[in-house]
Amino acid sequence: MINNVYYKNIYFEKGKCKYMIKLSHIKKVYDTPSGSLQALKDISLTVEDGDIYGIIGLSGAGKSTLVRCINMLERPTEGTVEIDGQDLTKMNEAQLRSVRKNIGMIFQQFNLLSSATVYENVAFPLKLSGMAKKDIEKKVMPLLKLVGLEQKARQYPSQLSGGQKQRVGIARALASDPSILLCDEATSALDPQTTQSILRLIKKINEELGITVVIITHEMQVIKDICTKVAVIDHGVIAEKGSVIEVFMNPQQAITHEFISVLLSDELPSAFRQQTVSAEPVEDGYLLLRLTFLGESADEPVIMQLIKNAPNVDVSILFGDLDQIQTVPYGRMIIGLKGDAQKVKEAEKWLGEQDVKVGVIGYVKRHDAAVD
Ligand SMILES: Nc1ncnc2c1ncn2[C@@H]1O[C@H](COP(=O)(O)OP(=O)(O)OP(=O)(O)O)[C@@H](O)[C@H]1O
Repeated sequence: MINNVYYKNIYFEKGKCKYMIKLSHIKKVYDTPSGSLQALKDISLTVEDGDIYGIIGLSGAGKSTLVRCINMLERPTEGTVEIDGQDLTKMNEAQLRSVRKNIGMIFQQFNLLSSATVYENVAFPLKLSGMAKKDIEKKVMPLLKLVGLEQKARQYPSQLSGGQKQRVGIARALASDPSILLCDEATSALDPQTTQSILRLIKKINEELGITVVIITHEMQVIKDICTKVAVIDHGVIAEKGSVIEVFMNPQQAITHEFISVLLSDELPSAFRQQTVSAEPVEDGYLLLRLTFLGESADEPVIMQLIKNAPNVDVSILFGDLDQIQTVPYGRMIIGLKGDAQKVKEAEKWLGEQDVKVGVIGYVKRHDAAVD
């Protein structure tokens, strides 16, 4: 396999460290003409070996500053950055240059040399490090093969599509055998289909080469598609972090809800929209519940069982959708329960005992004049 020959890890022996990247109490203050600006305020997070760690936030939240602190392109004002147990904040520039070989980075705008061919772009960091020409060739061609560009070696960036340019960026980032790949909005300039193909490539690199990946993005779709863990950053602080599945199933903060809701088109039928929602039963109204199923429970016939268990309650499915978080099935549904208030309560209780997450929207009266 290609990584046995060309991806020998020079800095890190697996199994020796419990973590790959550990940021502790990072603060970053920029001096600006209008005064000092605190871009990061006490950020702590740990990225473990093999993670694909997503950092999501709105524009200006501090994502780029944070990712640039990981490889010390930005020096934090306070706090420590440990990679494989080494504290980068204590290093001088020469030491940092050496450690940075262990950290590849790709960018939104690809940052390729326009006057160099694809081959020369990937060879560039190797040339700089003084590698012999024949060794460079041995390294560059397998990398181009890995990213699917071996036929484009002699072309220039201007002759490539956006996705192909990012593939060159990835091959170049991998040239120094990194253990870590930092991706700063790497798919933001790409269309959705190309984004998918680049994300698949990043996942392959993570899985086959064992490279730990940190992805900075403002798109929850990217997090959902490939990340194992996520941190939501807001105004320079981490609002929420955890496994992607946990955060999707149980978002705690309003900003996380907002990011997730962009992906979820779980709108109520028009008959229920703009109706007053009450916490207490309303006469002739429905109790609306939001159900979330994960993993195997997504396949289970919970609704059929509910109908059997609560024969006197009308069950209406108002919205349903089956998706995946990476390979885990993830189902969402909005249902309306109508009937005797006590029976409806019992049906809700029964659902709460099943392998499904139940969120109560409230009691709503159907607006019969509406057309669905
Ligand atoms: N070199 C700098 N000098 C001064 N202020 C900066 C500098 N870099 C970033 N900032 C400020 O720090 C804050 C965080 O910026 P940063 O680029 O890290 O955010 P971001 O989440 O990556 O945003 P975007 O998605 O728009 O790139 C912003 O208010 C920005 O204006």
